[in-house]
Amino acid sequence: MTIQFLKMHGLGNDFVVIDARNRPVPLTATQVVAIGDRRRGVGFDQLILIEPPQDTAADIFMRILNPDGSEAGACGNATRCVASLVGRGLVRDELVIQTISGLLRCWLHADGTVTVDMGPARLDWQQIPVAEACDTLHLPASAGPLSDGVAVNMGNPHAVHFVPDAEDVDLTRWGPELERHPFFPDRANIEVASVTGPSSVRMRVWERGAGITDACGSGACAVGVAAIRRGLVTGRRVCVTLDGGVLDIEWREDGHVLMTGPVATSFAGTLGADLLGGEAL
Ligand SMILES: N[C@@H](CCC[C@H](N)C(=O)O)C(=O)O
Repeated sequence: MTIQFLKMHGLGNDFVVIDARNRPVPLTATQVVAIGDRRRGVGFDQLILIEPPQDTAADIFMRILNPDGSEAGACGNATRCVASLVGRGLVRDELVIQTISGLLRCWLHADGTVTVDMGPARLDWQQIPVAEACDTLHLPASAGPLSDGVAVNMGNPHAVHFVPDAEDVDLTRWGPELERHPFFPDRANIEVASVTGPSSVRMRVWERGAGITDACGSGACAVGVAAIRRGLVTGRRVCVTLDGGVLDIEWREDGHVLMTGPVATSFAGTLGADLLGGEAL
């Protein structure tokens, strides 16, 4: 059996998107890892399964899988891509996407960009989660030059580290060590960020289960929230520059985080039996 997919990306954060609304696609972790192989498979930062929603308030359910086969609770860039894809078939310009972390409201704009309400930033230590009670504005866990992080859960765990120059940090060296630090029982996405203006921040990311990526939407939300919590920017709106481009982040007074940015479709393809290990789906 073969599986049709679309390759999409948000700021170079790339996704294999499979529409499983009419036919279940029960991929094993081994198959996910094989599809994610950038030489022998397709390659992706996340594999996205669009499934029927369990919640009647939602238009679709979105499952998020990392290239190491693990499942994630949030993916901001993929949420924009999926909203734009599913939204093409609707007359309205607003839709609701269900994830394992909750319902996300999305708005499609005339210029092709999409805004997602990523839900409330969760800031208590149990919500991140971290291993022991602490002030999530000053984390005790460190690795090399990365210390004094700010933890934010955006449906997935993030640890943001403000540094003088985000370009200078060897993320390949320190990212994996902090991702798997015992202080983060569910592992964590690791961000480095430097303030570049009164309401702008440059960030780079080591994604849990994926490694360095060009962009991370939930990471940009976490960086925006962390910068506001630390008083490093003015107001509640932050322009976040990632390797792949710019996201507009707003942390509303009610705690919800809005993220706006572009989406793109690269190509359509078919996953064949060789790649899927000959397993029937
Ligand atoms: N690329 C994403 C985040 C994907 C999930 C992350 N790797 C995790 O395991 O939490 C985004 O745009 O938010």
